[in-house]
Amino acid sequence: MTVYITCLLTSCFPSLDTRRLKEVFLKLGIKEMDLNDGKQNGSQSYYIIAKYNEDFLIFFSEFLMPGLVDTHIHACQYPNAGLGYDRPLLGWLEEYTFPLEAKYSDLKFAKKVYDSVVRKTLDCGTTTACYFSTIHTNGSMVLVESIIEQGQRALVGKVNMNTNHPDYYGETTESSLKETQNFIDLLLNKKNDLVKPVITPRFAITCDMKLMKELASLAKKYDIHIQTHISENIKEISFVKELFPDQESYGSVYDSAGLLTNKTILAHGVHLSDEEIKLLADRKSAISHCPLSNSHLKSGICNVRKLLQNGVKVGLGTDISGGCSPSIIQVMQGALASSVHLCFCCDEESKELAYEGEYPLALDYQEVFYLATLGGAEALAMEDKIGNFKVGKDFDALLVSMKDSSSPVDIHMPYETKELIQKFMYLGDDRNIKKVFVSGRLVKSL
Ligand SMILES: O=c1[nH]c(=O)c2nc[nH]c2[nH]1
Repeated sequence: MTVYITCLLTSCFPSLDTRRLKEVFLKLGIKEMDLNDGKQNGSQSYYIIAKYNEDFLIFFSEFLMPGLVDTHIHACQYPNAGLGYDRPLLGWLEEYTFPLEAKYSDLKFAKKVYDSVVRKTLDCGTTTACYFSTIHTNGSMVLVESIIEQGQRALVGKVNMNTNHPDYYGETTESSLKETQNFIDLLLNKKNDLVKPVITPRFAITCDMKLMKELASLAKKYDIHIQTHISENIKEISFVKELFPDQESYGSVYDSAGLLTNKTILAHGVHLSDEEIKLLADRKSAISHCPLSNSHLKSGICNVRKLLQNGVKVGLGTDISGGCSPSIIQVMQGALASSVHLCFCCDEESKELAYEGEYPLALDYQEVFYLATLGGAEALAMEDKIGNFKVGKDFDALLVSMKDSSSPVDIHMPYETKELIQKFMYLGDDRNIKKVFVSGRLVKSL
């Protein structure tokens, strides 16, 4: 596969001049290149267009890679990250999550949390995030402002919930629809290319069919994304069956409402049936795989291999605060580990194969790298803009470095490109991310 790379390299390496860059590229075997003096807005940056057969440019123990994509994160739950893992999903929502989310009518509190979650995710290399906020329109706009100020690419959803909610935190159908329309108008009026609204029915337990259908119509009217949760936990699935006895499955509840589109992201999908997997593939809807959350809330292990083999789009999600970490690097490590664990606890055939030393359900580091970048972009239907360095896409990129003593990865000898990537994926953390670019703008520099 040939990949084209376009980058503003001199802002990463100010000491390198064009001649020196050409030498470096030739040493790397990159022959076809076009170094033009891209003096954009008077700046001294150079555009490098090079042909290379991988998704990376490597400079000794540093490399540039596409930005990380977090396909599922509850920005408002960040204060609870690392807390409350003594209850499974439904109890956890009641005891820890809803009381926290109710606080976001306080805009000062909202600003404090939202500024910090956007800063933290950018520091961890998340150039694109698909956020849930809360039911509050003004609070959701505070999140939008933080994202715009700090320069992240994002989808932002005001949460909808009109049934089975606590008295202190919920909406009527009318207010839910009115406020969602209001939120869409406010956000679209910002005319910001990087931040867009996403329709956000929380899940089938807290939204009735009428609300879900109306929300699907709004998504259609504005041609915008939809996000929700599906089949995360066994008790959740039973409750959905009780609430919608005429529907064949959890998936068909959303399908009947018109919520399954090629711009729909469904978090978890841990316990999907074969029919539901086929339905999602047919609708081109995506699953956000959140392995850390699935462990902490004891939900189960998602069979990502099965989803991919059946043509379902998959990206990775931190799922703060079901997941404890705001870092997609840590989620990559979780995805690698949980796919291996699945080999030993899935069906009899997988177990037998695992005991023989074969692990077809295990994801390798290249597959997980894909899920965190281009896979995430596909899950968000943004693959024409982000996910790799193909010419014509926006320059969302990370400069990963293993040079300094602060790096959790020590480099003792020359490693091949693939080895450096593996080192970063298995051992790395946000200290390895020296620079973050979103659409060519430098948004983190260490
Ligand atoms: O992990 C989750 N986090 C949530 O906030 C939530 N709401 C419904 N289902 C959910 N799952």
